[in-house]
Amino acid sequence: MVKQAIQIFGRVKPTKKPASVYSVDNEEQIGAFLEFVVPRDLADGFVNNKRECYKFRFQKVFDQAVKQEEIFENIARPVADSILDGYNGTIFAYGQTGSGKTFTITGGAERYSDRGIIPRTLSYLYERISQGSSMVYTTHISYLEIYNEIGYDLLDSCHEASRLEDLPKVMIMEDPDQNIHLKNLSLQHSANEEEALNLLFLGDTNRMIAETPMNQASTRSHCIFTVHLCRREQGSATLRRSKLHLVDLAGSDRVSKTGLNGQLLTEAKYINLSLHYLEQVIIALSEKNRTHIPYRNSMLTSVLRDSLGGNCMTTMIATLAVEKRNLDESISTCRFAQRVALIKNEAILNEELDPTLVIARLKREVQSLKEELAMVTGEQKDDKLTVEEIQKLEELVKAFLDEPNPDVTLSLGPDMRKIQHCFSLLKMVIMGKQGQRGNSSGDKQESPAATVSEEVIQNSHHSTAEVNKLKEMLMQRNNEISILIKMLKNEKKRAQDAAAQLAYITNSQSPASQNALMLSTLPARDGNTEIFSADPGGPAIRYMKRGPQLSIEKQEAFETFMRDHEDHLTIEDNKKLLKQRATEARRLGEQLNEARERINELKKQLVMQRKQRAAHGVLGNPKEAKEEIDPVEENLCKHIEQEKKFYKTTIGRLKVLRTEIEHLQLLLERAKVKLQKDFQKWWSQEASSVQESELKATARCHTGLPRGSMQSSPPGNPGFWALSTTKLSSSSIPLTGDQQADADILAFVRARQSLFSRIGTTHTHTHTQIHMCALSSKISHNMHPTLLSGGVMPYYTLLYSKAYKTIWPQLSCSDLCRVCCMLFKI
Ligand SMILES: Nc1ncnc2c1ncn2[C@@H]1O[C@H](COP(=O)(O)OP(=O)(O)OP(=O)(O)O)[C@@H](O)[C@H]1O
Repeated sequence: MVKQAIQIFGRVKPTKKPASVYSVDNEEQIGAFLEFVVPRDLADGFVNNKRECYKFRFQKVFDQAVKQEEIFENIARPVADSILDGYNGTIFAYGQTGSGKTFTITGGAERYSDRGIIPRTLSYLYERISQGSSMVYTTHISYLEIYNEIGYDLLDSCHEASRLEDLPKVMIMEDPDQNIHLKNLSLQHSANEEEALNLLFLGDTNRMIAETPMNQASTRSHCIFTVHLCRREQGSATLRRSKLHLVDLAGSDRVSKTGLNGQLLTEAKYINLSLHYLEQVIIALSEKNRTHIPYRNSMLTSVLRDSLGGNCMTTMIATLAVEKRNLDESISTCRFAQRVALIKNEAILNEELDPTLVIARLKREVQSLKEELAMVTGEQKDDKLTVEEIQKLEELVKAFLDEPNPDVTLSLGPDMRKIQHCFSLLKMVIMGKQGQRGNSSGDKQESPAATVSEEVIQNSHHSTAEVNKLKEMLMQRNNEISILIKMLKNEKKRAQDAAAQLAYITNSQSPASQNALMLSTLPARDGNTEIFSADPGGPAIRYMKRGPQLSIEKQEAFETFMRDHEDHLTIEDNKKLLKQRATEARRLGEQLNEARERINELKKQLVMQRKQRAAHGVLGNPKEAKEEIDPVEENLCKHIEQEKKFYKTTIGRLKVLRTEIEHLQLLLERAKVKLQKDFQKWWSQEASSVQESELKATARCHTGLPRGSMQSSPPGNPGFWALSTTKLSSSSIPLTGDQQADADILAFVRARQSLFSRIGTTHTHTHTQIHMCALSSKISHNMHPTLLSGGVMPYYTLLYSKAYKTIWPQLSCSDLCRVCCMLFKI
């Protein structure tokens, strides 16, 4: 049992401006001190006794510049080590909204180097698991989200979650021993790092998709990612089970500070309530002589029961934002951490017997008891002994007689047939001995064991010693050859695997998949339907592959939207990095192939050499041939070893590259989902605003407003008129000189022309004619409703406003709107 207080660490989030209100003093022996200096506010009055200095002690405080790698090494690696040994562990992040909890636990969504504790711990655990040769590990993953006191299973891939409520609800059950069980929370088996990461991304994607502007669940929910590990030593019946909870708590902001109302206030109350209950549990645990700990008050404390004061090694990370406006919250986070540090946990090794092995042992026992009973009651077996059983009995008798110790017994079990057979064997030995004595009374007296040995040998082998020797040698050579063939087969399989990996990586670089992978043609999420063409094969990706393609207009609009999105640069950077890594992987794959061929060639030579030596051995002096060291063979072995070493290092590097490539692909996938969500939001807003102005325009037309009111010329822009006339040619279009803007303008003009032709107008009409004709056809016959509902309008409006914003930056939004209305309310 390991008795240990909960470890507390502090992490300061980087600030834009240098912050002078705090200082960090990390000391090796006594821990670290974090000090806040809050100057007195003169507005609080002349007499002001408010404290100015607040000092808190942590195990270690990580200042702004500390990287994710260091956080993992200091906080998560020791916990991961104890998980592998069989202890439970928990790491939880606590702090106000935006202080870096998710960044610390899961990591940033943009760069590979920003990976947080979860992906790094998974990587470390699987690396260690693959190294432990005598241990067999099984890993399962679960991912739970608690929102407004209700638990949701984030790893559900069966339902399409467009709302959090679509995910399966998780219920808490308690058994008579007060153990907590989570009903409906799926435990997904993950055999390797790749599968575990896919599960993490599936959970995060479910979390993101279920989120709406009114339900920013990610900041207002608690998330618990759990790795369940089961370890068994080969051949042993004892199992060790351990759990690692990695917890991202909701923001700890006080309700009064948030100034919320309505639905958000309800949520804030729930968060405050569950964090309040967490605090109560912690206070109760830190007080001596408290018998009742109020775990059952909330779902969070029930789930984390073991982590708080129970059988677990627990670590807390207090995330701190040190801007002046956040100081109160940061100080209260530190106070919370100080109380947490008083809790003592008692972690024990969670050992149990493997039920399958126990059953097998009990079955054997039952069988032997049955046999014993049969002997006692006289119900004996009457079928004959098999050849194998007879052979085994002969060996037992021989060993019994050879043993010089007189106390040794012959253990045969309760089977009378076996006992009788052994007696007859012994009788034969004694009779044989007497006969020999009668034949040669002058001979030396032999031991009974020697007689049996002789008899056994004489009865079973009549061939000459030389034939035996040759047979033995032949068998030895056969064995050698079959071992070599096995080795060759293994190598071939490994090489095929490497080639398959390489082909996968190479394929993901093919133009088609690159397009899909690198988001170059990816309009996808359209209400409930999506299309994705990248196929890394993980559940997160499979989950998203469904639904038909979007309209061309919407696709084009998506591309334009994507170009200006805030994440565009990051996506481009990741694409570039992915390309570099894929090129490197390809190069390594080629090197691997070459190395494999060299190894195969060397092995062929080695086999030949050995065959030759074996043949020499048979013909010449076999003993000499065996003992003498062949320099050619030695040299070949040395070369093979060198090549194998190179092969192993290259494979190692390729494995690391593969992990990085998969992570980058998943980051791009996630960016893609986010882009689609943002685009969908913008698209619906745009469509409804266009519809609204359309209705207004129709109303104006019906009430007989003069057309001139819609055709007022934009301030001082003759170019506008060139565009709004129907005789359009690229020479009559004012271009900006900027390649992108000009392409947009021309695309817009082409689209507009096609729009005209779709509503049955020719380019020779005057503007008013087109206007009247289209307007009347749309209003009176309702001929082209798709122009509005199909989303053509928002796309053109977007192109138009983007293009003309470039030319006339001074043009206000309302001017642009009027221009758009005029052009499209035709
Ligand atoms: N140590 C850090 N280094 C760089 N960026 C950081 C760091 N910590 C946080 N950030 C950035 O700050 C922003 C907010 O962080 P994050 O989402 O992790 O906060 P949070 O505490 O989880 O908030 P919430 O309670 O809303 O979930 C993110 O954009 C994140 O990338």
